[in-house]
Amino acid sequence: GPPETNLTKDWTATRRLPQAMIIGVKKGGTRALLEFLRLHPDIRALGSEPHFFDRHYARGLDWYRSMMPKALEGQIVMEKTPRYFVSAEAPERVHAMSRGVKLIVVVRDPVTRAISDYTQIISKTPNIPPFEGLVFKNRTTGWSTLCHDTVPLWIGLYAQHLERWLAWFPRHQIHLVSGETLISDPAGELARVQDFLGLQRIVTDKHFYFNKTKGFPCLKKPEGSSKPHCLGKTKGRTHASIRPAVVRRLRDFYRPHNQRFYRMVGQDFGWQ
Ligand SMILES: Nc1ncnc2c1ncn2[C@@H]1O[C@H](COP(=O)(O)OS(=O)(=O)O)[C@@H](OP(=O)(O)O)[C@H]1O
Repeated sequence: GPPETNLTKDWTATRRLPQAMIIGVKKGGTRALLEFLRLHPDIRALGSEPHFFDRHYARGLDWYRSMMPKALEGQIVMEKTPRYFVSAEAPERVHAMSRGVKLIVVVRDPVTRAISDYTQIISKTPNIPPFEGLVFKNRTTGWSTLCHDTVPLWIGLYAQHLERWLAWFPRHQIHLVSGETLISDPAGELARVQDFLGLQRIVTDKHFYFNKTKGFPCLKKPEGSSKPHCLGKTKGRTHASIRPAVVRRLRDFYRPHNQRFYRMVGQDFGWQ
C-alpha cells in the first residue's frame, strides 16, 4: 500500500514560524545541540542558518516562514543562528515576531570560544598574524590594549548581550546550555533542554556514544539514517596553540564579565 505516514505528513504539515530558537553563541556548540534535538520526533529544525533577524530582516516574515521545514500540529519548529545573540536589533525583532518564543543560548568559556573562533579564522585565511597580535594591540611596550576587531572578543561578553535580551524577554523564556557539559554529558543537557521545551525526554544517553578518535560524543543513529554519525571536520578542531601568558591575560580580561554573567543568570559555569 501507500507509505501512509509520509502521505499523512504531506497532507497536514504546514510551514510555521519557529516557536524556539538557538540564538547563540558562535562556537558554543550550537550545531551539536541542534543535531541532537533533531532526534526528537516533536522537533522540526531548519538545517541551515537563516540569519533572518540580523541580516535578511527586510525580506519579511513570509520569506522567513517559507524557509522553515513543514511541521505537524504539536511539533516544535526550530532554527539556529548564533549571530542573533550579539545582534543589537535581534531581541526587539524576535519579540515582534513572537513574545512567547523560547530562546536557547549555548555558552562556553569565552577564552576557549575566542581561540576556537581564531582557529576557524586561520583555517579560512592563510598567513594570518599570531593570536596575540590580533587580540592585543602592539604598543611600543608590548601589548596594552585588547583589540576587539579581528578576533571577536566582544562576543564573549555574555552578560552585556544577555542584558539586551532580558529587556525584551523574561528570564524563564531563556534557557542556558553549558557548552562544556554538552560535551561531557550530552544526555544531561538534552534532558534539561527537552524539559524547557515542554517535550518528553526522548533523546537520552541511549542515543550517544563517545567516539575516541573524534574525542567527542557522536550519535549512534542520526535522524534519517542508521549509521553512527559524528559532526563534521570543522566541529571539534584542534585549536591553535596559544602561549600561556596570553591565555592568562585573556582570563583576567574575561573574569569580571564572567562573574557578572553568573550573578545575572544565577548559575556558575566554572570557567577559570
Ligand atoms: N558532539 C560534538 N561534536 C563536535 N563538536 C562539538 C560537539 N559538542 C560540542 N561541540 C563543540 O561545538 C563547537 C562548534 O560550535 P558551533 O557549532 O556553535 O559553531 S558555529 O558557531 O556554528 O560555527 C566545537 O568547537 P571546536 O572544538 O573549537 O571546533 C566543539 O567544541
